Amino acid sequence: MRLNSLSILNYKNIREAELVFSPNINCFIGNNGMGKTNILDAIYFLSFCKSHSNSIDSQNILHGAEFCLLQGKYTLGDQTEDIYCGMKMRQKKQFKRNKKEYERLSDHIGLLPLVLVSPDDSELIQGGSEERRKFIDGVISQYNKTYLNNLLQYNNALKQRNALLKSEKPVDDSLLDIWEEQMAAFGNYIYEQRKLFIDEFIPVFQNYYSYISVGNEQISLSYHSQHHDRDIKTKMLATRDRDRILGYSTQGIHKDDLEMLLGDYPIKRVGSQGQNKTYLISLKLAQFDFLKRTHNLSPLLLLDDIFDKLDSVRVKKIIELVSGDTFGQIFITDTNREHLDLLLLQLEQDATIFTVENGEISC
Ligand SMILES: Nc1ncnc2c1ncn2[C@@H]1O[C@H](COP(=O)(O)OP(=O)(O)OP(=O)(O)O)[C@@H](O)[C@H]1O
Repeated sequence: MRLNSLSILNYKNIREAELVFSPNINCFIGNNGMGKTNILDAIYFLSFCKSHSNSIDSQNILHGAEFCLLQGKYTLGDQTEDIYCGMKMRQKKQFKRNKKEYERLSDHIGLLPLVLVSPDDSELIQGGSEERRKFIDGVISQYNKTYLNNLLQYNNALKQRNALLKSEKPVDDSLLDIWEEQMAAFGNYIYEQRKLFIDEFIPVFQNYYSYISVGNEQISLSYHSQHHDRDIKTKMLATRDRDRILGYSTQGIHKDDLEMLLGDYPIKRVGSQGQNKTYLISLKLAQFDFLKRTHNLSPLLLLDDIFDKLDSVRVKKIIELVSGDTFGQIFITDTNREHLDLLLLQLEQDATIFTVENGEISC
């Protein structure tokens, strides 16, 4: 898969850009706050129908402008795909594939697989369990549409059950039964898919970590779910009275978590900054491998400021990895040329270098 060109109008601090990309490596160099991440975010937007860093669409329009446009021209196998996104202040965003507007944005998710490695990823380790569920859901949803639909239906059932639990009027048990049935049915599917995914994901993730860290550290992942021991319907029934007092649902796949370990301890507590960073990069590269296998094509790989906090051995290992032929088209940002020059030295293919200054991009 390849992004051949990208047009940007009024997206964040980028007023106007017409970018033509190398099918191999594309580097964006510039000082802090110049707009490098914003370019990656525009590419991310075209895959996921939303910004990675700001979920409020209107805030992604250039300050003072009334609208923004993004347009990407892709090659997918032997097909070309023209993806358009338009956003106007106070209006619903419009997404089109080959000039035809999507009825539901969820129909677009998964068409253009993409993996972003970003400094914000640290929330995956440091943040609450929701971040880790989002990671798992994000990967599975990119290759399994049924999963995404089940997740949406599960979340709707959960919302309805929570509304009943919070209700000040007496609630008939039969109403709770209805939503619990749905939570159990959709939740079971989600649980099974998460389990399958994590079992396959762990060895790939461990391989990357051990390659980058030169094999000195033991790491692992462990899936925690209330579904492991008893069926969830029985659990929800057993905790109904407590849930009524609390006003929310304490059982279900919305409580799942992925424990991240370094040795026998949570990496969150014991990992150094470099170890955390290596862990995150390995998670994302494993995600890349997974998507590549399930889609039978190479997702776009976006690497935002990945070398910060890593020692020279790890930097060298990552450069070896990305300059090989495991990954397809890569977009990489950095504030200086030092790492990128090292990367370019190793590369056998051609690369395009863009300089970014106050939202202006030159090649
Ligand atoms: N809607 C918007 N309109 C105008 N400018 C915006 C908007 N949203 C964000 N910005 C600006 O974009 C800039 C940040 O750009 P970006 O995050 O791409 O920087 P960067 O080059 O990646 O920097 P760093 O090296 O520090 O990561 C900030 O100056 C921010 O104020």
